[in-house]
Amino acid sequence: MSSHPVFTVRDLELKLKAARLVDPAESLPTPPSSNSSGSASPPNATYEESYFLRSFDECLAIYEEPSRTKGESLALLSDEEVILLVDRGKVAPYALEKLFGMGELERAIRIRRAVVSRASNTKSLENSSIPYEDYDYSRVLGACCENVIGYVPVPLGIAGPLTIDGTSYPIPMATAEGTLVASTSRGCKALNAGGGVSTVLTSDAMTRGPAIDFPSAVLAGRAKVWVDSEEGHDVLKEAFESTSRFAKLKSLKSAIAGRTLYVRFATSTGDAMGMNMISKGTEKALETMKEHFPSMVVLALSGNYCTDKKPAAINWIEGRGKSIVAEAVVPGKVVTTVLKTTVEALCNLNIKKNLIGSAMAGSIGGFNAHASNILTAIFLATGQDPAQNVESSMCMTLMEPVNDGQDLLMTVTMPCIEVGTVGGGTILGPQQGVLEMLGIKGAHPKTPGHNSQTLARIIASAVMAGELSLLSALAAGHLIRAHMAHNRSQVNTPAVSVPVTPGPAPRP
Ligand SMILES: CC(C)(COP(=O)([O-])OP(=O)([O-])OC[C@H]1O[C@@H](n2cnc3c(N)ncnc32)[C@H](O)[C@@H]1OP(=O)([O-])[O-])[C@@H](O)C(=O)NCCC(=O)NCCSC(=O)C[C@@](C)(O)CC(=O)[O-]
Ligand SMILES: NC(=O)C1=CN([C@@H]2O[C@H](COP(=O)(O)OP(=O)(O)OC[C@H]3O[C@@H](n4cnc5c(N)ncnc54)[C@H](OP(=O)(O)O)[C@@H]3O)[C@@H](O)[C@H]2O)C=CC1
Repeated sequence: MSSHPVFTVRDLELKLKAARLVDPAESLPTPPSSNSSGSASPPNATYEESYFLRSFDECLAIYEEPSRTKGESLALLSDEEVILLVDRGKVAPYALEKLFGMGELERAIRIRRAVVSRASNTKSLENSSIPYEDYDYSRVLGACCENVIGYVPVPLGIAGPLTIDGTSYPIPMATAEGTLVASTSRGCKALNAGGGVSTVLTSDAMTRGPAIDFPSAVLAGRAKVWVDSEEGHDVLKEAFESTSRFAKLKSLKSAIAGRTLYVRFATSTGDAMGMNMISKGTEKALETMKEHFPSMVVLALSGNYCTDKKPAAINWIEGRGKSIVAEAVVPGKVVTTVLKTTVEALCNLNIKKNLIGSAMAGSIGGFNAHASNILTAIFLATGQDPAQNVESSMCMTLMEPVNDGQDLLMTVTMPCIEVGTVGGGTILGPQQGVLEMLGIKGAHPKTPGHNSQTLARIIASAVMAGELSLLSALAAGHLIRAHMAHNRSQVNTPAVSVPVTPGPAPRP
């Protein structure tokens, strides 16, 4: 039996409410016969004892017992007792998974949800519509996200299939924008009617561009000459490639601003999108370069000369990741029957909107209608880094009449599709399932890079389908009609949520 003073039920209820361990509006529920964590409740425990929290000092002593691992100690504490340790700063809330160990990941997340709920006056996450159960967190830990409280499901639709380079692919799209899948499907139908899409891969090179300071512009200039020389290239290449089985240095591009040198390392990265890989290789190459230029100072591994996750002309001009051109001919009859417009109207609109309109707006790489819509939906479905949609969506859509104006020749040129089929979010189960559906899960068994290149080809082709359908809807004046049908919910708008306010002061 515990030696703690025994409270009355009412005392205990007040104590727990004061400590925000139960909802102030609720009464104590019926006590369980034993605690689910196996702690604190002997078989013949009274009502009060079942709910009795050990004191902070007792919990700490259990937690810090040196003969046990932290995971073993935490298993002896109830959820509320762990929360007590978190509240008192003895356990970092973001470290719960690591401390609990692989077998208890869901418990760690359940406890974090309670901590987050109580630290802010938000509606309790414990009864929230944000799901957290039945998810494989072992793939998330140390790879995909920190401080996890659950996951946010996004609807996954299928457009197509679309015939790409002679193979028929379903087009997976994770999106909350109604009409997108319908529109892309219509585009696929029209493209298939003309025999499908052909693609060309013109380049495959991820880039990283560090910023390197020198004491003077003269010394920076000397280093630039060395980097641009055969000798410098060979030294940097050897160092770079020592860090990976798959990363191969393809080119170096250097530029100077004052006494700062920028070097853009361009690398093939096998089936990985490659940003971790190329950053690791670049760091090693710079270490070696410093042996030749001791006065250089690496200001940052990324000097924005890469350019990652930001709009930049260098990406549009030089390419980044996979550079793809996709091409198709759509018969005029299909333009009329499936797309409800004409070849002439489409070509005219494409020039006035995608080319002249974007030029008037001062666009860089935005010579398209909605490439980012299709690309981002496929990125989310296949576990890509969604922030890279910025440059990956750069696209020029071109249309011209062929066969005496009867048919439509269409191309999309996308120089920066940054995708992988290994690494990053591609290791998550559902995203892997989508890659598997496409036949490109993981590393290609014979030709590293083949799977990720196929994904880039699929994306460019699907973008073409989306471009074709939206431009047709705009030309025919059907845009808003479609969105009223597919993109305006009939479900009542939810009530205004309670604003987040600072939570109560930590418990004494
Ligand atoms: C990783 C840190 C924070 C470590 O940084 P650190 O200083 O070693 O961490 P620490 O152990 O001293 O902890 C300091 C605080 O960090 C937080 N913290 C620490 N660990 C965790 C954790 N596991 N989960 C949640 N929070 C954590 C936490 O707030 C903690 O305070 P505490 O609560 O302990 O008093 C640091 O090295 C960092 O911020 N690195 C930068 C990484 C980053 O921002 N990556 C973004 C992706 S890169 C990219 O996508 C774009 C790029 C790079 O290409 C763009 C470009 O071109 O520039
Ligand atoms: N660090 C940064 O600055 C940035 C990081 N990111 C993040 O980087 C992550 C992706 O990094 P990335 O480098 O793509 O992936 P990973 O860091 O997961 O690296 C890929 C790993 O897979 C191995 N591998 C096995 N088979 C293959 C194959 N066929 N082709 C390629 N690699 C293979 C590589 O081997 P080996 O060890 O031999 O190379 C490497 O260990 C994402 O989470 C992204 O969000 C995004 C932007 C910037």
